[in-house]
Amino acid sequence: MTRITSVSLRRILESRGNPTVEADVLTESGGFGRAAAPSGASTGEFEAIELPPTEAIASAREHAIPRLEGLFAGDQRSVDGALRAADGTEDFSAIGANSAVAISMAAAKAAADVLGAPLYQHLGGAFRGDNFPTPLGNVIGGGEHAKEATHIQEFLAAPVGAPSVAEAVFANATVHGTVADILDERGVPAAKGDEGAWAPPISDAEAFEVVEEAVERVEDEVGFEVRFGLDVAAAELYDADEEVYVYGDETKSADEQVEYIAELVDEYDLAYVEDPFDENDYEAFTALTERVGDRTLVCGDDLFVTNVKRLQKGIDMDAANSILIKPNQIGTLSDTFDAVELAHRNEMECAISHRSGETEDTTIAHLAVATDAAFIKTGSVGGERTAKLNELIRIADDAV
Ligand SMILES: C=C(OP(=O)(O)O)C(=O)O
Ligand SMILES: [Mg+2]
Repeated sequence: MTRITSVSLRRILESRGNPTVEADVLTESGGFGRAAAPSGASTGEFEAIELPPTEAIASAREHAIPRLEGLFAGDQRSVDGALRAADGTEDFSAIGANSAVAISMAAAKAAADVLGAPLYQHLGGAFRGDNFPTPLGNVIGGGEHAKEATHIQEFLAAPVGAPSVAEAVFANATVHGTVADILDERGVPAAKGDEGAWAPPISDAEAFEVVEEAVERVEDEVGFEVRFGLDVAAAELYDADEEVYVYGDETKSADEQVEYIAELVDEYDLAYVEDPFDENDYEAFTALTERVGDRTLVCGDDLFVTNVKRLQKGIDMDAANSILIKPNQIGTLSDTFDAVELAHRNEMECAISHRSGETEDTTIAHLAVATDAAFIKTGSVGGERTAKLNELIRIADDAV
């Protein structure tokens, strides 16, 4: 039986050294699931609320856990419905999206454990298919993830021609290493940012040169197509009072930003552009998608925050052709699956994503396979990133 007998919550460390929430779910028959909430730095204005972990844990213990005991762990909709009922708000501001997502994911893992099935199979079903996501690997980063580095938050290797998950994962790590070589050749010192990407003190223009060269070298080495993409995280660059994007001493209006990004797509043959505009500017997303949506993925992260209402508005406006999916932006696996399903029904691609503050939790690797997502964004090196990438390799090994 998969009835939940206990849920325990604790504070553990995430990769930036801050506390986050971990949940353990136990079932009657001994099924066990453990999951931890990640934590963002460049968070979207419309995300579900992450409470300070001590507060989130105390509130979930008081309001949510009594409702969860006795439910079937495998009945994810009931578990997530109980979390929503316990919270009583739209944005999980009562028990915290961090408590909610940790419990939701831990319940799924406990159910998989009872079934003796891997999580991706429990969530995706027996007829899931045999597609695997392409990993987007952060190789140079700045913005909110590293001071004194690029304005654009993430330069992402995209090994779109890789014949297997493992080759794609290794290609991204090789791009990361090659970027280090090129920076070294240029005499540029480089520390690492929050997600393990290099955070060199160079301009965005120089970062484009470096990543382009790295991708070309690696493409020659591996013999399949490797492109790159961006997470501009433009909401962090946007000055709402002046209505401009601020790149150091330079500013760009929304129209100029559309022009700039469209030019970058063509100049660098970008495979992917995430959050090129502020999260309130659906119109600019629509303008860019109309211009370059036939040759690149225009992806909404802070724009959609894994929220079906915001996604539906984007669909109605043709604002993007892909969505970033982060379970902790919305708080439960059920809500996460709803967003993926809505996107897929509307022929949008999904990229399942980590947060900049991560743990060794590997749930998103399973989620990406279970949902048949085209992409997974989870860094390219670093323990909390390789935990997911290595799990993806294991899943691919297991599934064939
Ligand atoms: C992973 C990201 O960063 P954060 O977790 O800081 O929001 C992102 O913006 O896509
Ligand atoms: Mg983003």
